Amino acid sequence: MSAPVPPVVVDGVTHRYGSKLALHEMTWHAPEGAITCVLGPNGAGKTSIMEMAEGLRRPDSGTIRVLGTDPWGADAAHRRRVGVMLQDGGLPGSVKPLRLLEHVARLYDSIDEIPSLVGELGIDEFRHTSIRRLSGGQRQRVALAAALVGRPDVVFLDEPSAGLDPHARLDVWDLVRSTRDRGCCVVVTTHSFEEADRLADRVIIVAAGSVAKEGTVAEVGGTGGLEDTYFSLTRAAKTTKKTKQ
Ligand SMILES: Nc1ncnc2c1ncn2[C@@H]1O[C@H](COP(=O)(O)OP(=O)(O)OP(=O)(O)O)[C@@H](O)[C@H]1O
Repeated sequence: MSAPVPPVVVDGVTHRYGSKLALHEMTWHAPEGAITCVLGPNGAGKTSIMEMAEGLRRPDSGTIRVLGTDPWGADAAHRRRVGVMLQDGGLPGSVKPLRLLEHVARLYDSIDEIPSLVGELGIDEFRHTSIRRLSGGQRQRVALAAALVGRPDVVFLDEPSAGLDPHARLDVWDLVRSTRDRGCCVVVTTHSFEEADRLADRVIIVAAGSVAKEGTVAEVGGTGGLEDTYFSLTRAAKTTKKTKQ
């Protein structure tokens, strides 16, 4: 029997912004029921590839398949199966968190999920404060809840715990794990080794628009650990890039 096709497959993706080569034949995949953490320095291409997998941007060449579909121009039925948490949240400032989440939940016919999401992420205490008056970390939690409404099959989370206090980070990690445990394919970008270490079933280190190394935390970290591997791979990529320029 052949292995199942992973829900997210990125194959040979190249992309330029003008003369800037942002992604160079990037290839990776993210399996079902697993957390895949994408690590890489600023400008490595993480947001670009996530936006392409979310259908917000089209690669110059190469293919991306999410749940077997090209996300660019995918229909509403596909989009309902994919949850997205953007880096800046993209939330409407004048709306109150509970109102927003109930609105999103009605689109998915899943209003029953809201009490547990609100409880697990500690949104209860600020549910009636307008989003523009929330702290960055509180907004982050609302954005995560919005991404998880509707129990998507795939979720893309861009730095989900950045700026959160230690308690909130644990809550977010618990929720991300329970999302994985119900079979969801979770893709997380992060700059935190601790986050990757604690969450990841698979790690992908990207550097200068390509995959430098991928595998389990143990495979990628080897004997020196994740942090050492990251620094040696990303330093090497920076040196190569400087030499090319
Ligand atoms: N809209 C754009 N126009 C021009 N260049 C862009 C654009 N978006 C990204 N880039 C460039 O493409 C490269 C990859 O950027 P990208 O945002 O994907 O990196 P990243 O790994 O997400 O970085 P960060 O960790 O800072 O979020 C960078 O050199 C960036 O300057």
